[in-house]
Amino acid sequence: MKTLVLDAFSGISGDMFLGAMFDLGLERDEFEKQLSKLKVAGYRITVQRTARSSITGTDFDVVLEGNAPKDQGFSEHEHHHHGRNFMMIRHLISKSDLKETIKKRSIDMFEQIARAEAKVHGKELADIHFHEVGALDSIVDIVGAAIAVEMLHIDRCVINNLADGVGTIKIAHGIVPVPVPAVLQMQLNTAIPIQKRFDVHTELITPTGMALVKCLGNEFNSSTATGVLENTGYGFGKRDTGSLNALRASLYNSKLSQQEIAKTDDHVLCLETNLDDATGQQLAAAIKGALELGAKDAWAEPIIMKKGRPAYKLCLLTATTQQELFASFLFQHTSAIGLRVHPLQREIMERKLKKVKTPYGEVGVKELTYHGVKKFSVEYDDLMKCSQKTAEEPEKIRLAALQEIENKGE
Ligand SMILES: O=C([S-])c1cc(C(=O)S)c[n+]([C@@H]2O[C@H](COP(=O)(O)O)[C@@H](O)[C@H]2O)c1
Ligand code: NI
Repeated sequence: MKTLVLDAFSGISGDMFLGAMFDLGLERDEFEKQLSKLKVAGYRITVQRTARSSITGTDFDVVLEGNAPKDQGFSEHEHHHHGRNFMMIRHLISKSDLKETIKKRSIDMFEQIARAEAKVHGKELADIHFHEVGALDSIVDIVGAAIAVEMLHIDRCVINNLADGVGTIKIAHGIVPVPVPAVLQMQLNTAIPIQKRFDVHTELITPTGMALVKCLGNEFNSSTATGVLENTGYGFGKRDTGSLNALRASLYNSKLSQQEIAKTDDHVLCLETNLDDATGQQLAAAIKGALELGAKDAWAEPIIMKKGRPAYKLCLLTATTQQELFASFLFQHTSAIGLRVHPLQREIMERKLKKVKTPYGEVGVKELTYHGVKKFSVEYDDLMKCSQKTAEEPEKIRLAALQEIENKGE
């Protein structure tokens, strides 16, 4: 499972988010190919690696053809009815060839902004229009963000230190307070924490940035992201804030962490709950879901409960920092209304991963060591793949891999 952690100490905008995603390694050609599925013209994107305050990061921008001004955003005024309203944009996205998950996420974000603008300006949703140019910029930022989340395989997003400036700024409406009205409107009825940066007298969170926060953020000010930190990146903002104006993004992979283990004593939690009304299908789905979320192990044990009911005890092994994450998971995905938490100490073998070439193909091998004990375990899935390709018995391929390791004297 991949968790994106956003350090939003200098706020967030559409450009900052996409800059950070490109800095994390988002592949530009594929991104543009996906974006072209919308079939809208009149823009190009720029993606530039650059340095600010001696920190390298990425500047992302949408350049509109014909030098049209970009700062117009939504309009509530009648004379802007030549622009696109939310329904038109929803239609544009729905009829495209983009993946359903990208379409849904993009439309959710547009709806957040449109509803907030409608409320702020006291208008109906249908009367909130984008100027032609503002629409293009927002479409690229918002649909682009949804494409980036999909392309980077992000499953979960933690947002830390979300901050906005103070004071007032001048926008198309005139002088407005920071957070700008649409941002504050989107915060309404949520527990999303926004810190005030009293040292910054301008806007740090734009309406597009806040829509991203609402639609992507699963947790706030949380240290539950675990796993291998695969990459970090910085997306720069356009405003001069007097300090580093960047959104930092970090990508954690919890699957990888279970493969390589470099110590033999380990503290974990066991979360368990007794279920007398779960079907085999529901239990299997809960076990699969917990493993995908990054549980170290998950299983079910048959038990006899009170009133002589045959039932199952569902058990999850998790990192000690993940009690709340997996408790929420169990309450959401099973009928459990309570669970037990046991701190456990484990003895585990150190694991190192290797790739070994055999006459039947390459297989992954775990080298396992523990205080002078050493053994090897060949990845079963790799054995099956090689077996299918060569019609050789998996056991013969396993022995060939072990022989190869012995030949190399490892
Ligand atoms: O154009 C409109 S209606 C508009 C409304 C608001 C409100 O908060 S209401 C804010 N803005 C400003 O436009 C720029 C662009 O924002 P994006 O989210 O499109 O990047 C930004 O400065 C907003 O504060 C415009
Ligand atoms: Ni507005």
